[in-house]
Amino acid sequence: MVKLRHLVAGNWKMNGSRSMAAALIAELKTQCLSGGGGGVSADLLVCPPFPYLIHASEFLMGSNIALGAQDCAPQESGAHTGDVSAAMLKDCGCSHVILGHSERRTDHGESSAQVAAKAKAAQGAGLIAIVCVGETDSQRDAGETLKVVESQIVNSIPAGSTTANLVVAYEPVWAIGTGKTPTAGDVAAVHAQIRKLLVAGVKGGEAVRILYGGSVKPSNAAELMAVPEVNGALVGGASLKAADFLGIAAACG
Ligand SMILES: O=C(CO)COP(=O)(O)O
Repeated sequence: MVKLRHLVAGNWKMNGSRSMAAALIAELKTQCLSGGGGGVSADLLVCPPFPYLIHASEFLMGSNIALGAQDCAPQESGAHTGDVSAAMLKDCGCSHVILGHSERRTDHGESSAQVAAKAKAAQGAGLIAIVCVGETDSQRDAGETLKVVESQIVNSIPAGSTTANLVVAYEPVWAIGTGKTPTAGDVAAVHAQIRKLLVAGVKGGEAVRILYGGSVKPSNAAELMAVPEVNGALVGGASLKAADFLGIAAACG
C-alpha cells in the first residue's frame, strides 16, 4: 500500500453566493496561514458552482488551496447551449473537476459512459478528473455494493487515466447528506476493491487517490481518514463552514 498525502475536497453543490465565497475562502486562507487549521497537512480543494469559479480563483490567490468545478461537457466546444467545456474551467483557474457525482447521475441521468467521456475531455484539457462512484440504499441492501462499484469504475474511468489526472471518490448514495456513514470495515472493503481495479487498469493505479465521501464531519473524520486506502475526503455540507472543513483536514493527521 502506497502512503499518499490526503486530499480534502469541498463540493459546495448548488450553494453559496459571491459574498459567501469571498468570506469562506478568506477564512480558509487566514486559518491555513496562521496555522489555526490545526496544522493541516492535507491538500485542500474547493469546488464552488460555475458562476463563482472566476471570483474564487481570485480569492484563492496567494494560497495553495486548489480550485475545482462540479461538472464539464464531454465536447471541446461548439453548439451546446448551457454547457461548459473543460478548457473553460482550466481558463478560470481550475485544476480539478468532479464528474459523475450521484446527484448528476440521478438528476441528469448521466451514465458511466457519459462520465467517462467527460473525464476524457477533462484530462485532455489538463484537468484532474474526480470520478465519483457509489451504491444506492437498495443496491446495498441487496448485497450488490462491490458489483455496482466495480461496474461504475470500469465504465466511468477513461483509457489514458494515470496517477496525474485521476482521483476516485467513493460516495455511498445513502450516506450523502443523511448523517449516516458506513462502518470503517465497509469503507475498507470497498476502497480495497477500488484499489485492486485501479492497479489492474490504470497506469500508476497504486498511487491514484481514493477519497471517501458521504456525511464526513470533524467528529467522524479521524476514524474514516485512518481507514486503509482512504486518501482523503469529498465533503458536501461540512465544506460550507471553514471551521468544519479545516477540522476534517486536520483530522487527516
Ligand atoms: O455528496 C457529497 C460530496 O460530494 C457528500 O455530501 P455530504 O458531505 O453533505 O454528505
